[in-house]
Order: sequence, then structure tokens, then C-alpha cells
Amino acid sequence: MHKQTLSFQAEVKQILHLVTHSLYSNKEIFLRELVSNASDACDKLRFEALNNNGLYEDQPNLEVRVSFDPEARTVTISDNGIGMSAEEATAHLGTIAKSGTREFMARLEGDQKKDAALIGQFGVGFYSGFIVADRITVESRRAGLSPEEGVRWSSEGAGEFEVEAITKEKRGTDVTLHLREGEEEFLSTWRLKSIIGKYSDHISLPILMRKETWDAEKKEQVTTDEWETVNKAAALWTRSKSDVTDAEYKEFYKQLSYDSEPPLAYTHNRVEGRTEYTQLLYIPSKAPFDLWNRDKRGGVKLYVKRVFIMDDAEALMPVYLRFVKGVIDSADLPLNVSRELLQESRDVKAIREGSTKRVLSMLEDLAENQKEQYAKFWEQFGAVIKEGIGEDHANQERLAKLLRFASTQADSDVSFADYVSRMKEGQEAIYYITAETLAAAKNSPQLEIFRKKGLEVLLLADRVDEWMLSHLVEFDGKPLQSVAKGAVDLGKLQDEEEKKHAEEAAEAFKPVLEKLKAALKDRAKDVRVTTRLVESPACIVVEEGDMSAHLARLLKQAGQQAPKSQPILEVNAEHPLVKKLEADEARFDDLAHLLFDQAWLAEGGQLDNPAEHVQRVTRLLSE
Ligand SMILES: Nc1ncnc2c1ncn2[C@@H]1O[C@H](COP(=O)(O)OP(=O)(O)OP(=O)(O)O)[C@@H](O)[C@H]1O
Repeated sequence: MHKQTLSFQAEVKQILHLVTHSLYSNKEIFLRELVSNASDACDKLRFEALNNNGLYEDQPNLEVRVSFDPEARTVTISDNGIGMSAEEATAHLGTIAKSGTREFMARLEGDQKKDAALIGQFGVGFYSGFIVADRITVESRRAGLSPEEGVRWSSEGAGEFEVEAITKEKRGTDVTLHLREGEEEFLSTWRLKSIIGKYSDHISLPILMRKETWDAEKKEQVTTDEWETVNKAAALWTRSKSDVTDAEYKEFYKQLSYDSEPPLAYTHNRVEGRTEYTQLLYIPSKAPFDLWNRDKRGGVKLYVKRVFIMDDAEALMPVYLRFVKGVIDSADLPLNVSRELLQESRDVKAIREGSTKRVLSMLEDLAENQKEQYAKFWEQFGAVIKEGIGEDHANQERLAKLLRFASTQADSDVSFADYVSRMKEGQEAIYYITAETLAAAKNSPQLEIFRKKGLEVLLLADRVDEWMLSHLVEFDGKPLQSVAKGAVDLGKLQDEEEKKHAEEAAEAFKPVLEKLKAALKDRAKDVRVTTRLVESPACIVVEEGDMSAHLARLLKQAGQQAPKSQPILEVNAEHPLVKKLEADEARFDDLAHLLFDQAWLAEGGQLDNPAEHVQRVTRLLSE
């Protein structure tokens, strides 16, 4: 192959620019990224060699070597992993195939200040070399290809790169950084060693550097030809818990997740029994930008006996725990486990159940013992946990205890248990209301009687709430009851006098009610007198078992058909506006529709015919 000059994909140019400009203050991470790529390449070789032992050639020991040349001003990271063919080098080092890149770029454009944190979340990879280098040369040969099929890739990290064929005896990849002016600090064993210690100790392969000794004559450290291992070379999760420091766990998390913030909690266990595995699981403290993408790859990596198998093993964690990061290393699964097999394996099922339980325990512990931390967690991930109520029936009870709400008594962090402990004597149900926003929920007319009686109502305004509530009907034996569904039956909470008064009022109002029903027959299924209102003239409710107006709107927004069912209008017979109906024959029709429109708007609905409403109001005001 002749030397070819090719252009980077547009996104790569953007990434290059951002990486080199935004990450300068943290430039040493280039070594972490390149060592991590080298280690991934070795993992890939080990995996491919499971079916083709010949790929090891004469080098069965996988390793990474880091060296430098003060004269040439270069640092080289070499591995004897899978390597790249010429096509692969062009494709992998010239384009970005990662899903989510576009979204990532869009986010960066919107918010320049957050650059560094966002880039951290994304993972910068190979291109981070250009933070310290003004030219990078990659020489590589894919395992299984002949020495003549090597490739040299080279670029100054601007718009273009060059590729040409070379002969490379040993398989694997050498990445050579030609340091920029002023980056001489990296031409030092001590400096490189300390970066490796900081970021790459957990890498399970040996990372080798040339040994240095003291030259008494020269009175300085000199490098020898001997290589020594400079990292611990034991995968962190294989070490015993007591040997790993909190700082090491946190550093490992950083590398696993590219999250710049420390995790909220983590758990590390060796599970024995029917199936044996090690789990190291983390709960991040901040939601990633693509949390809502239910198809995104999961954060848990699967290893089998320390061999990396795959990093989007969704079979290992339920979808609603997609924010969990970590590693699961199984001792029992076959090394050549396929995705299909994963879905069906009983061992995997046991691992998934065990890991789910672990995460829930971690959350329960936070909720119990570190309330502030849990509140932080809930703010970031609460809405995702709610998906679990419908998806994970086996753990529904545990999940229900983890839920937190706003209520008419507290703006946040109300658990079902808190609610139950505050229930009034004679109160049998847990009351809630759903709405588009918290403000709408809070100001809903349906709450008036509950306020008056000092009854707490949970306020739900997350999109998933309606869906969640279709799966959760009770807590601790107490039914969950929407205050906007069915007639209010406060049962034992209403005294005899109130009941009597309401009955009398309803009786007296009957003739007007019949007229109202007739006037609104195309809009309301029924009109009835209610005691749930104190200050408002009317409100909309739906029949028990019917879909709430809020859910119907959500479905409509999502482009789905909501079953057409008319609501019920409930009126407050004591309200002056309602009383007016009795006396005002001439304007009855306008007032009736206005009553309905108002109730509909207060509930968060939109009018089908706003112009008609405006005409009505104008008419009423101008008379
Ligand atoms: N040392 C290497 N040996 C073999 N292939 C490599 C090596 N370094 C990089 N590559 C190839 O280049 C691709 C791009 O690397 P890059 O570091 O930019 O992204 P990544 O490793 O896929 O993602 P991330 O760094 O976020 O995990 C890799 O996926 C891999 O295919």
C-alpha cells in the first residue's frame, strides 16, 4: 500500500479540538487512556484466541510496555494485543463509531463551560494523546496477519492523517507520542511511573518499564536494559476487600465510568453458592446525559475468570438499574459465552438477581443511614427507579419503600412509611394526585377538602408516575387512592353533620343539576354535587377505573390513541358562582360551559375550542 493521506471525519476534528483545548489542565490522563486501549487490545486478543490459539504466535504473555527516548523526545506505549490491520487503523483512528457522539457534540455546543466534565463522561480515548504530542505515530500489526501486513498511521492531529504499509515482526501496537515543546516532564521514569500508579494499578496485565539504577560515577539515575513491572497487575475486584483502599475503589470507578465525580456508594462482594462470581458495583452521584435512553449500553462489564467478555451485558442488570456501573466476574460461565446464551443461562439469571438485590441493599442502606446522600440520589435517579415498580415485580415491595415524593406537607423526600405514620385516625387510604407539574398538583382544586381536614396528599408530577401507579395499588395493606378519581369518600373522616348537610344541599340543588347535565351533555358524562371543594366552584374527576385526564394527555403527546371517555364535572353547591346558576336563567348556558372550562383548565387541560371560551367570557363580562 502506498502512503495515503486521509482526512478525519468532521466529528473527530471537533473532538480533537475540544480534547486538546479543554483537558490541558489534566493532561496526564493521556497515559491512562493509551494504557487502557493497550489493555483492551490484549483483552480482545485473549478473547479471540479462545477459538484460535495460533493468534498468540510465540508470545503467549500479554503485556504493555511504556518507554521514552529523551533525545527523540518521544514516549511509546506498546502492547502485544490484537493489533490493527490497515483498514482498521483507518477506520478506528479516523472516525468515531461510538453511539451517542452526535448527542454529545450537541451538548458541548450548548454549554461550553461544562466541556471538561462532559468530555470526561464521554471517554476521550486515543485522541487525548494530542494534548501533549504534536505528532502521533502508530505502528500496528493485527494478530494472525503476516509481518508484511503491518501499518503505520501518523498524524499531527489537525485535519489529516497518513497511513502506509510497513513490516512489523511482532503483533500488536506501538503508539509513539512526539512531545510538544514544554512537555519534557514526561521524559522521566519517575513521572511516568507515578501516573501509572495513580491510574493503572488495577489493570490486570503487567505494565513494564525499563529499570533505573544509580550510576555512582555519573552520579545520576540511568536506565538499564532490564524491564520491570510497575503496576500491581491484579484486577482490583480480584483483590481482597481489606487490601483495597477507598481511594483505589474511587479511582477505579473513575476509569470505569469516565465520571469526574466520585460515586455515591459502592459494594464489592465475592458471592459463593450455586454460582460463583465477584461483583463490584457503583452508584454514580450524577445522572449521565443519556440516562433516558433505555437502549443505551449498560454500565456493567462482564468478565469470566478475569477475561473481559463484553461491556454492555444488559442481561446482568434490569433496565431500570441502567445507571449502575461496575464489574461482574463469573467463575462458572463458559469463556465463549454468547449474547444469546447469556439471555438464557440460569447462572446469569442468578447473577442478575443477586446483583439487583445488592444494589437495592445499597440504596436501602443509603436511605436509612445517609438521608442527605439518598435525597441526592433520588433527585438524579428517582424517576428511573420508578420504572422498576412495573418491571420488577419480585422486588416491588422493596422498591416501593425506596420511593420518595413531594406532598402537601413537605416539598420532597416523603416516603410511604412517612406518610403512613402521619395518617389521621380513621384514614384508610394513601391519597395522591398526578399532574403535569408539581405546581399544578399542589394547586389542584381537588385537594381543597383534604387541606381543610389536614389530610396529606402525595403530589406526583413525573412522567412515569401514572404508569407506575397502574402497577402499584397498595402499600403496607393501605390502598393508593387518587383524589381525582371517583367520588370522594372520606368514609370515617366525615362527621354525621357534614354528611347530612351535604345531602341536603344536593337535594336542594337537584333541579339545577338536571339542567346542568343537559347543558353539558356533550362534554361531561355526569354532573354531581361534591363536598371535596371548598374554594373552587367546580372540578373535573374521572370515574374509578377510567384513565386520568393527565394520562390521556401524556398518551396523546406520545402520539398514541387514548380511549375517549368523558369526565365527570363536580360542582360545589355552596359556591357563589354556582349559586348564580340558580338565579340566572338568561345566562345559564354560558355560565355552565364556563364552569366546565374553568375546571378543565385548572386540571391542566387544553380547551378544544378556546375561541368559544373567550367569546363566552367576553359576553358575560360585557353584560
Ligand atoms: N492499542 C490498540 N490496539 C488495538 N486497537 C486499538 C488500540 N488503540 C486504539 N485502538 C482502536 O481504536 C479505537 C478507538 O480508540 P479510542 O480510545 O479513541 O476509543 P475507544 O477505546 O473505543 O473508547 P474509549 O476510549 O472511550 O473506551 C478502539 O476502539 C480500538 O478499536
